[in-house]
Amino acid sequence: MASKDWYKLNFQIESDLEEIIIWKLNELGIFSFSFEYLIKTENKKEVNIWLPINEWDESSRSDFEKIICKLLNINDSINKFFDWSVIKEEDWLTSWKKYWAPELVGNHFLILPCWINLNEEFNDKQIIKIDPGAAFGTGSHPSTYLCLEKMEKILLSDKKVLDIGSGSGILSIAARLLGAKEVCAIDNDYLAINSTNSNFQLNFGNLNNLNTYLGSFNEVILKHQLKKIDFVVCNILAEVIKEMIPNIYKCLRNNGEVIFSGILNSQKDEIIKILIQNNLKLLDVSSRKDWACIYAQKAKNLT
Ligand SMILES: C[S@@+](CC[C@H](N)C(=O)[O-])C[C@H]1O[C@@H](n2cnc3c(N)ncnc32)[C@H](O)[C@@H]1O
Repeated sequence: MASKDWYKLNFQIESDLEEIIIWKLNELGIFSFSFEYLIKTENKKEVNIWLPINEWDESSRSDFEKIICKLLNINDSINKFFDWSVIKEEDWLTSWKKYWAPELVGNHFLILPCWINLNEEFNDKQIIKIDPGAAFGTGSHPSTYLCLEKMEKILLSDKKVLDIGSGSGILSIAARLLGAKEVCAIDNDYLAINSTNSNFQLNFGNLNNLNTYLGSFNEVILKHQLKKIDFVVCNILAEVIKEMIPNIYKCLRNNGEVIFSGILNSQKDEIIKILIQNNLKLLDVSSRKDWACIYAQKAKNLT
């Protein structure tokens, strides 16, 4: 049987480089990581990244080190910079879990790691319980935060919602908490689809009103003829979003709305241009740290 043990990679960065590291990890499909302030040197942070041993042989680890060095502009002393250790499967969750804490998002949501009990002071919040597992979506990333912050201001009750790139299922859960009558969640990673289903079950005790689809959005939409969607949320990287816009337009009903996130501030103008070319009207743009979230609408009477 394949080993389920983990490598833990540790290195230090200047605090303002956190965003660029998150962006790169996100791009590489790596979601188990944490950042810790170093008390002694306040402008530095410690990065921890957990990688499954059976997927990371020596050459891929060396390639990964090179990518990080290039990103951080490090030329020498590579051996001193990276600290690799091995974490046994049974210690992995505890080693990772200690970095997770409940997190307030927007005015209404509290993201609660599933092993923590709810404190009474948060009884008035909409609780999203998450078991982070192996999928992206714990609420701490600015792109997810921006989606949740925007969603709580939109009327979702009785709406049909499509969550493209559902990851942990965090946005699908939020949609149902906000009253959506049907949630369709698509992800091209089977671990993410498992995670969407299990986190949905964790929150509601059932999978009612949720339909999950494993596959790439552009293929799923053709195969399953998903149409007349009231609201789409799509938190994926800009390069992937660009290819999805024409099909997102097709599956929205007239006046249907869409949130795009996972876009760096520097990429937003290009995305807005493509939206307009595809008859989607810009409603507003919000931003957090280096990330932008675009809210748009399929204009009335367009086919
Ligand atoms: C940034 S994560 C977002 C997770 C979660 N929705 C959130 O907001 O935190 C992006 C997700 O999109 C999925 N993904 C990437 N490309 C995709 C595609 N072409 N079709 C469907 N899912 C895709 C990835 O597997 C990943 O789970």
